Amino acid sequence: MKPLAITIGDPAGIGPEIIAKAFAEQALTAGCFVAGDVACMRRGAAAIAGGGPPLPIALIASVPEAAQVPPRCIPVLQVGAPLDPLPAWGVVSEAAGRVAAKAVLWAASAALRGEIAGVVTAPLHKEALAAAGLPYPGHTELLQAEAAAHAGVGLDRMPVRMMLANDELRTVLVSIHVALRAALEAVTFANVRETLRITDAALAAMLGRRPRIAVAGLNPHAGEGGLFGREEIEVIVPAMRDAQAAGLDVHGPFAPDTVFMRARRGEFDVVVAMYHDQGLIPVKYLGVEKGVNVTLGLPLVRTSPDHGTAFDIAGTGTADAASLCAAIGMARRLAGNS
Ligand SMILES: NC(=O)c1ccc[n+]([C@@H]2O[C@H](COP(=O)([O-])OP(=O)(O)OC[C@H]3O[C@@H](n4cnc5c(N)ncnc54)[C@H](O)[C@@H]3O)[C@@H](O)[C@H]2O)c1
Ligand SMILES: N[C@H](C(=O)O)[C@H](O)COP(=O)(O)O
Repeated sequence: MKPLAITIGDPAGIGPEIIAKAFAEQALTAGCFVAGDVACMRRGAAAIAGGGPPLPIALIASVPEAAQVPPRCIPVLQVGAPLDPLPAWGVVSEAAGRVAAKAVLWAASAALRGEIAGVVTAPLHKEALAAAGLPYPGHTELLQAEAAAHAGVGLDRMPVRMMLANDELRTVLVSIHVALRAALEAVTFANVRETLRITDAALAAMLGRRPRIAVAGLNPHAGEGGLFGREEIEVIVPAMRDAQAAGLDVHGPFAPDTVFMRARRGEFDVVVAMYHDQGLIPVKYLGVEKGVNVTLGLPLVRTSPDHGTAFDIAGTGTADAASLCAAIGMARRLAGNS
């Protein structure tokens, strides 16, 4: 079994401490290692130790060494030069953004070369990522670009989508990190159709059967027959018809304010949402400790917690590691390593 890499995320955020908490669960993290910065991980482990002895950190020089590290010891691969001084907790900085970015770039490359089973990304801060000069709004776009470059194709040939999922609800987004005005423009026949295709393929692989896909409308009450907008009639329904003609089990478009409730009670396996907050609010509202972010369409396994860097509590040792633990479990299942 190949190891899973957990990228450190923004070292000024809760990433290092939730990773350390996850490593306290030996069965879950067996075969995992951290890609990032040793001193930042030591500080994260100390933050959760409550004054007692922190989990020890083992510096590894290569991926296979992760397997030789004893249980309850955190294997860390130093990516790039050691960070010194360490960034202040809870502050956006270019240095912290660089550490986070380097870890993800390293892990993406290792996964694309087939050296690791997949990548679990601890949260990074998007302003810090930008300050470090990375031209991507988040992990999803960065990983898409790396995968496209590895395959020698343009971004249009490497379409990816964000899924957030917990035990009760799954949602996949038509557009991700764009301004709301741009998100409205992104509701096109091609984008909706491609989202349905990616959702169907990914969920069929996960469930072992064709998923029942519900589609959320864009407008209040899914346009109410054209009274409150015509995107459903002119764009969304034609894309759905095209997908249905290809055999996909697609339903809707439904009123966005009730479709998630219907999916949660079991009517559908997944809801395709027209933009970021339409889809993510229902999942996060059920609890950020439950959700997992999965990038669909990539030629590598990538999962992440559904919360961010939580700068307001970073370094306090109080952050809940459950979403990261769920992301590790999901990555194992997706990689076939469970
Ligand atoms: N996977 C990722 O890399 C990822 C995911 C979401 C947000 N982000 C980024 O994180 C940064 C901060 O985002 P935000 O402030 O909007 O959201 P956030 O999720 O960081 O924080 C929102 C609230 O939830 C709390 N919270 C979050 N995770 C928690 C945990 N594990 N345990 C206890 N409480 C927790 C925080 O303390 C805060 O009060 C932004 O730059 C955002 O883009 C990254
Ligand atoms: N949109 C995600 C969320 O709100 O949870 C988050 O920004 C993470 O995005 P990436 O996985 O692209 O970093």
